[in-house]
Order: sequence, then structure tokens, then C-alpha cells
Amino acid sequence: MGSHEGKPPSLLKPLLQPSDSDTDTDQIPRQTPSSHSEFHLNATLQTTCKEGSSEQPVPAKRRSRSPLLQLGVSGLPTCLLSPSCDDTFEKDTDSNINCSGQRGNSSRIKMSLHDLPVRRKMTQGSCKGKGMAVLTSGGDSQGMNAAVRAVVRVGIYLGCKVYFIREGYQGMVDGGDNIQEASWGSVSGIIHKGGTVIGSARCKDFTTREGRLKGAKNLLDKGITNLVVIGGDGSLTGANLFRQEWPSILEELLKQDRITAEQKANFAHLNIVGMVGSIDNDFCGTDMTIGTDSALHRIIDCIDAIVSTAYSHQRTFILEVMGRNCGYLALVGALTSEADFVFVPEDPPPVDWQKKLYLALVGALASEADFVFIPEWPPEKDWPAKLCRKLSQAIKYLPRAIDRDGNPVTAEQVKQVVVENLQQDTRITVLGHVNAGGSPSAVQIKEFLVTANETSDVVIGPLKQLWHDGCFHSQNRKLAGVRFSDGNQACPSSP
Ligand SMILES: Nc1ncnc2c1ncn2[C@@H]1O[C@H](COP(=O)(O)OP(=O)(O)OP(=O)(O)O)[C@@H](O)[C@H]1O
Ligand SMILES: O=P(O)(O)OC[C@H]1O[C@](O)(CO)[C@@H](O)[C@@H]1O
Repeated sequence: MGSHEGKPPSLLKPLLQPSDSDTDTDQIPRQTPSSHSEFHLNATLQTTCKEGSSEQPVPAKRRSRSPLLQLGVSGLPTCLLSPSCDDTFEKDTDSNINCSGQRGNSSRIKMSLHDLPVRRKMTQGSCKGKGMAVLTSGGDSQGMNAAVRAVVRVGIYLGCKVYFIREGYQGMVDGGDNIQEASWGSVSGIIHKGGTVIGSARCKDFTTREGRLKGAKNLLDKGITNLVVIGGDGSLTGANLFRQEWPSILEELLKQDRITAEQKANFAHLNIVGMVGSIDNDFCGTDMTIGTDSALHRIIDCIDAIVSTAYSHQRTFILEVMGRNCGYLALVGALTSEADFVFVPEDPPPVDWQKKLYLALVGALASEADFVFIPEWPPEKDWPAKLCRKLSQAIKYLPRAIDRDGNPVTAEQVKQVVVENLQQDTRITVLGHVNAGGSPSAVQIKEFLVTANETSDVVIGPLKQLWHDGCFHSQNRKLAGVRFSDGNQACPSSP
């Protein structure tokens, strides 16, 4: 394993102390003006809930001058574009922008900052005394640490008391040592690590009302009114539910004497920012989620390794990649490795997929110059064997692949087709968690080194500032700002 390999969170805990080798100092960086003029909104969601407000999001008109990804009231993530800013945004998007649940990869909104009437700057210490926490939830993905680091440092810069919540929502529900104050140095030396040093989990408790009550109480006890959730569609659906329930949660906690009336009044307003962290790339309205680019790198690396054996032994390989119900990783992996066949859930094959697969493979083989099938010149009797020797490409396969009738298509079944019809020596490779492991790609780290410069008056408090803008340099001129999103940002920082 390389020196950049991640360690289990427990081993990393000692690293989360103000100290270490990172050249950043505890000196908070100075603010420098940002020079960029355009950004693409990608993998960030921002939401807020004021006690006493209705469950509905505040109508867009009263909201923002900037585009937002807003957690919708239905519980499904919905992408909202403020109508009040239509004239200032160039929309480079398609109808996916309002999709729910499924990815809308091409949704992208461009805006020119020069067009914006208001431009706010983050100012050091402007959120002094506010409580803020960050957690990672759901499947871990490469780049989560870089995001955590960015959140912590911007929060500290703004004067917030910043907390880690360990083990995702479970840590929020359990409280105690799981909610721990972060320092500038505590996120040093993690930017390049895979996984998440603050731990992630799938938490059944948080899906229950009682679990969310406990979680809220733990936040209130620490004075946390700003929450950053880094996770996938499930985690952010949970965040949305939490937001919707916040007023009634406070009410119920007060009734049960678990909080005081003063606490209820002081914490009436909860701000939540969601950062979409998942290798699956399955979140509507985002170009690329935190982890996807790295997961693709992992797939391509693995294919490179497998293909050499495929050629050497004239074997067919069936490669199973992750992605849950989203075929993005499988599809892009297949395209970039010239696979002969790919199963993706968005385009299930017909029930007679075996025949289709067979024909596709024969077609792929026939495209080899030595094996053109022409009636006037029939091939030798043993053509399948000869053809098969030519077949040495991987077939991409996704877990949970199904046919159009919803029947599962398993890697074993695919193998059977190849073996029975083409007599090809065939092996299955399951990438499993290798797919989500390892260091983040440079592109994904970079996303959290540059900052967006955006104005919005939607969210009050430090998260609004985080969302806004800021481009910081530590004294050794190392970038330390945060861009609250992921994907194809074009946000050059000033020197
Ligand atoms: N509808 C929901 N209500 C409340 N909490 C939820 C809900 N859906 C998910 N969660 C919480 O979020 C956690 C993570 O969700 P999930 O396992 O779906 O992963 P994810 O965030 O979608 O990430 P990934 O898909 O990358 O694994 C769940 O264990 C649960 O605690
Ligand atoms: O690590 P677990 O709980 O087995 O979950 C794996 C799943 O999580 C993801 O990594 C993210 O949703 C999927 O790609 C994968 O199918």
C-alpha cells in the first residue's frame, strides 16, 4: 500500500489533533479577493429551516439571487432555480434539472458574478460564536476528507466553533464523544486520504423519529445551529427530513422537558448544507459527486491490470463495478476501456439478453479482420474456437443488473453465455470496495482548494458565508479555501 492509503478511522483519531506535519499552521489564513467570474453549481445542496415556518421551502422569489439545489419538500431532492435570477443566469441545462431521485448529469447552471447585484465577502470572524458541525454519511467516497477539511477551516476562519460528528448520523444520535470540537490542525494531513477520517455509517436510528429527536438534542446541547452533511442521496434525504421536522422536533423536546424554552428559542433556526458525496454519481442536478472521478480512475486502473492477463491468456473478463442503481461508473468505465458489452440499470437488456450478448460478442469478434463472415467465403467449421481466441476484452457488468422484466442478470449468467456459446475461458472480477477505496484523484482534491465566489441571501449564518465566497491563502501561500461543490468548477483562485 502506498503512503497515501487510508487507515481505519480509529487509527486516525490521534491524527485529528492540532499538530502535525502539514505545513499549514494554526494561523488562520488571510482573505484575498477572488478573481473568478463564473462557477458551475454542482454537488452542493443548501437548505435552511426556521422554527415556525411551514414545511414548504420559502418561495424562490423571496430567496436567492443565485441558483440553488434545494432539498424538496417531497423528501426527494429537487433542484430549484430562483425565478428572480433567471435574467442573470445563463442556463446550460436540460430537463433533468427537476428530476427527482435519478441523476441529471447534464444539469448545469452558469452565472456571471459580474451580473449579480450583490456581492458578499466572507469576513474573518463574522460568525463568531456560532456552532457548526460536519458529518459524513452513507458509503464512503474518495474526496470526503478534503471536503471535511475545507468545511472545518472555513468555519474556523469565520469564527465558528466547529465540531466533527463521528460515524455519520449514528454519532449525532449517540452524542457524547462522537461530537468533538475540531481545530485548524486537526484536519491537517488528511486531504489526500481516501475514505473519511471522521467515519461514516448507515444509521437505522436516524430513520426513526426518536433517533432524530436524540440527534437534535445532542446538537442543541453543543449549540450547533449549522450542519454540513456529506453523503449520498439517502443521507441528504435524511437531512431534508430533519430540516422539515425541526420545528416539531423542538416542540416535542420541550414538551418532554429535554430542552429549555430558552434553547428552543435560541435554536429555532437550523441551517443545513449538503455536499453530495458518493461514488455512484446518482444525484440529480449535479455533474459529478464527490468520489466519482476517483472511482472511475480505480476502474480504469483495474481494467489496465486485467486486460494484460486477458490478452496473455486469451480470456474474457466480466468486470463487476459498484454504482448501486446508477450505471454511470459502468458506462464510462466501459467506454474508456472499449468493452464489448455493458449492463446498466438505466437501459436493461431485453429478456433474451443472452442472445443479444452472444450476437454482440460474435459481432465484436467478426470485426477482427481475420474473421469477416461473408457468404461466399464461409469460415472453417471451428470458427467459434478461432474467434474466441480473439476475444480478450472485458464485459462491464454492474451489480443489480436486471433485464427489462426486472429479472436479475448475474455475472455468473453472463459467464455461462460466453462459455457455452463461445467456448471462451471466462473469469469474473468483482471490484467491490476497491472501487470506493484509495486516494482521491487530483481533480477531486482540487475542488476543495479553490473557492466559489457567489452571493446568496438564502441561508443566514455561517453556512451562508461558506456558500458565498472566499479565497484564502495561508501564510505559506498554500490554498486553504473551500468550494462547496464538486465537479467541473472553473474557479481560479487569485494568487
Ligand atoms: N428517508 C430517510 N429518512 C431518514 N434518514 C435517512 C433516510 N434515508 C437515508 N437516511 C439516513 O442516511 C443514511 C445513509 O443513507 P444511504 O445508506 O442511502 O447512503 P447514501 O447517503 O445514499 O450514500 P451512498 O449511496 O453513497 O451509500 C442512512 O443509513 C440513514 O441513516
Ligand atoms: O459498503 P456497502 O454498505 O456494502 O455499500 C456498497 C454500496 O455503497 C455504494 O458504494 C455507494 O452507494 C454503492 O456503490 C455500493 O453498491
